[in-house]
Amino acid sequence: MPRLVSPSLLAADFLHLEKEIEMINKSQADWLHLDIMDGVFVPNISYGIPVLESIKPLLKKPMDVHLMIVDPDRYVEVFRKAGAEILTVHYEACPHLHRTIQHIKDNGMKAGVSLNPHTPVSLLKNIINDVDMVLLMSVNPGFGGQKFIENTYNKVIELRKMIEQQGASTIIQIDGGVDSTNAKALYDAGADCLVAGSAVFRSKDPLLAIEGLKNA
Ligand SMILES: O=C(CO)[C@@H](O)[C@H](O)COP(=O)(O)O
Ligand SMILES: [Co+2]
Repeated sequence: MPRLVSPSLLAADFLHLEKEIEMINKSQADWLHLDIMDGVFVPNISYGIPVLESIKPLLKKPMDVHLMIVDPDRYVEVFRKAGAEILTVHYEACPHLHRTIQHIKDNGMKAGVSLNPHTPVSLLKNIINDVDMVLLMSVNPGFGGQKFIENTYNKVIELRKMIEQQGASTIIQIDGGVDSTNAKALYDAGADCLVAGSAVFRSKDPLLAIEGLKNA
């Protein structure tokens, strides 16, 4: 199983974004996680298209874009043009999830589906083979720096079982409150990719923090 790390830019120093991107390029990070929040689906507004467009020419790693917005279908082409390689939408925001996933794939991106902490993994059983990645939220979406929800381990184990039973190749990503204290247990439970904001960008040595998560 791959062990991927996707640092979340939400916790970065926005006054010195160029330096932060150079750090990511030098690091063992596999992707860069970009949190797009609309103030409607989640009670916070983050950053948007101009930030992604500014980063894209500098960044040497794939853009892993996490859409926390209502009606994400309207923005699939926009995020492809802004440089997204992986585009994740929320289950709770997509009444026609199968269509949305096809829409993302038709635009040449990997399609991810995210579940809020209260949304059961079992709801994905009829669509798991179509999904490139499932993002399990391990905090309530909207903010960085929150406490990891322990029930996430049960969800990882259940999802891993579903993926194996159906012979799918879906990647499991965990997002929220991930740090050096829970990274190994998450990989052991069956996670493939860890997102970490505060644990990377607020650390004294972000390069070492990324290395630590990668080799947990
Ligand atoms: O999607 C989100 C929050 O909604 C995340 O990607 C956070 O940005 C992770 O931040 P930390 O919990 O790692 O500080
Ligand atoms: Co995120």
